[in-house]
Amino acid sequence: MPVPSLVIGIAGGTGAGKTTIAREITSGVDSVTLVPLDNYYEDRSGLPMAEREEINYDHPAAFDWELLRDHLVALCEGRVIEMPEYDFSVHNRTDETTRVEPGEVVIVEGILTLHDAAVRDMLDVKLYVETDADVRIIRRIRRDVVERGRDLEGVVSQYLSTVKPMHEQFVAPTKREADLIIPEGANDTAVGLLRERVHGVVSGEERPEF
Ligand SMILES: Nc1ncnc2c1ncn2[C@@H]1O[C@H](COP(=O)(O)OP(=O)(O)O)[C@@H](O)[C@H]1O
Ligand SMILES: Nc1ccn([C@@H]2O[C@H](COP(=O)(O)O)[C@@H](O)[C@H]2O)c(=O)n1
Repeated sequence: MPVPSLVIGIAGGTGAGKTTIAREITSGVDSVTLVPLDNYYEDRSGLPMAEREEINYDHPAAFDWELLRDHLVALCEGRVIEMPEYDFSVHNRTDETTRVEPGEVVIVEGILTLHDAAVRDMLDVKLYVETDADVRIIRRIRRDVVERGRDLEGVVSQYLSTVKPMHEQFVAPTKREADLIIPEGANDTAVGLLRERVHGVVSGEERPEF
């Protein structure tokens, strides 16, 4: 099993375009391992649905950092992991895990990717995607209603009560941990430069430090 040549972290607010950037900057790379932070929400099987609905999912305490750290160490050492799966419609992990092998490039992406110091230390490059809040909430409403089984009222009330304040308190401050801040999400110039760089490292022509 190969040891990854490059480990990238992508942080930024909900709907900023993190997943899109992860996909675009690695397009054409043979083996990419995506580690979505969303899969590392704590296991809430012990709680009834009504209590799971009340959890603040934008606070760092909502995540299983220990498992994420262990899995990143394993991938960086060239070992396989059993990644949890997350079901947003029930606010919980599923009973399934996915066997994930380390790729040439590993990408960790999620709102709080740059929050944890031990996780940051495992990243060769740290990106923060900066997109205006109005654009992000519009994207979020669309996505949560269409893909995550939510209704408009619920999305708006969650946004105002937890998503926005937690963004300001915990997500936005991690910008200062980033090596690069990408404005307006997947803009062509940033994606083009990053993509070139990723291909350079994977081909062995460039070092992993950006
Ligand atoms: N640069 C962009 N221009 C237009 N739409 C975008 C752009 N980046 C992302 N999107 C769309 O916005 C939504 C959220 O993007 P996504 O990458 O999933 O965000 P995140 O992972 O940060 O939550 C998706 O529907 C995606 O297609
Ligand atoms: N049960 C859950 C778990 C998480 N969320 C929201 O997901 C957002 C993070 O995912 P992105 O793809 O948007 O980065 C986060 O803002 C949580 O509020 C949720 O709604 N329900």
